[in-house]
Amino acid sequence: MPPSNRFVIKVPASTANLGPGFDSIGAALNLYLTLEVEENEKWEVTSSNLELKDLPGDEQHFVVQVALQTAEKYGKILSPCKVKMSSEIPLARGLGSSASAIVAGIELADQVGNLGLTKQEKLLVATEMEGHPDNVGASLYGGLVIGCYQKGEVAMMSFTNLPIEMVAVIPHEILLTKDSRNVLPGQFSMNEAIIASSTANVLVAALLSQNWELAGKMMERDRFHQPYRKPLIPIYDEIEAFAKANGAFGVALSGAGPTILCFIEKGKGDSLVSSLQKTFSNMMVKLLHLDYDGSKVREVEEFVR
Ligand SMILES: Nc1ncnc2c1ncn2[C@@H]1O[C@H](COP(=O)(O)OP(=O)(O)OP(=O)(O)O)[C@@H](O)[C@H]1O
Ligand SMILES: N[C@@H](CCO)C(=O)O
Repeated sequence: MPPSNRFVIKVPASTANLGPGFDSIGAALNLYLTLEVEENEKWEVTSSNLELKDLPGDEQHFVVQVALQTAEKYGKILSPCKVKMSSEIPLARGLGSSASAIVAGIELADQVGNLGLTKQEKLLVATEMEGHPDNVGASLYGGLVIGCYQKGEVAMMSFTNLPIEMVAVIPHEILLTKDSRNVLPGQFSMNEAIIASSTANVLVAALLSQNWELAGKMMERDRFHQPYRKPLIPIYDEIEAFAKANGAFGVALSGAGPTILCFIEKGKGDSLVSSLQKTFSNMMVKLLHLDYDGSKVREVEEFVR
């Protein structure tokens, strides 16, 4: 345990892919998973969130399992804690809930086990667990991230100060990532791979040079996953057309879906939220901003009663 034996871990949500940047591009969002942690005689996880309430309340909890595995990797055994968890990130909706849980578990292990991990080390552990760096990279570093996981290494860059807002259209139904990955092809021809990766390259160039119109066009032209996943989200095309007619420069499936993320220039999101909410009243519609801080750990004197 650190000098103060009570601390708070705060991890942002994320969106992944942004169209063609499959398993590579991510962005941190201002919805948070928060853990209040203190020493305890056994592992105990509680939550007042409806979605998190049914998860295990002991060391079988996913976040604790991640923490224990991380500590074990570095030859440490963690002393047990009481964890009070709250989350603004809806589960299994494409907003990186599992990645935020992985990052929270790694931060928990680092703090309780005094592992002294660097961000890059945390990124590698998180990527090995998640399989790709897009969501975990965004949750750890904040901002827009572009990463590549190859030969046991993660190469990633994070960018800040993008003057954009996002409007998330979140269906009530869950879609597990593993089910949404099952509909993807196992292989691409050389020609398809060239088209798909060149589309992603132009997306990156457009985002970084703030050419929003071109970025939106590339999002729509993704060949890696959206064409295969759209049948799972039949309302996708309707929402895309509506959002574009109401100011969005681009629309993409958020992560593995089913959330649809509409990208819009800074300051214009509020009016898109109200028009989307009026027309698609059976969905949750939320204005989101980029988080530029990534995961944070704060030591505190008093918070758990
Ligand atoms: N805070 C949490 N605590 C424990 N388990 C969690 C937590 N958040 C997510 N999970 C686990 O992750 C599962 C959802 O992961 P999944 O990868 O399917 O969706 P997602 O991460 O929300 O979406 P995406 O990966 O497309 O952004 C949940 O059903 C739950 O088992
Ligand atoms: N890149 C991942 C994000 C969800 O884990 C996917 O689209 O399946």
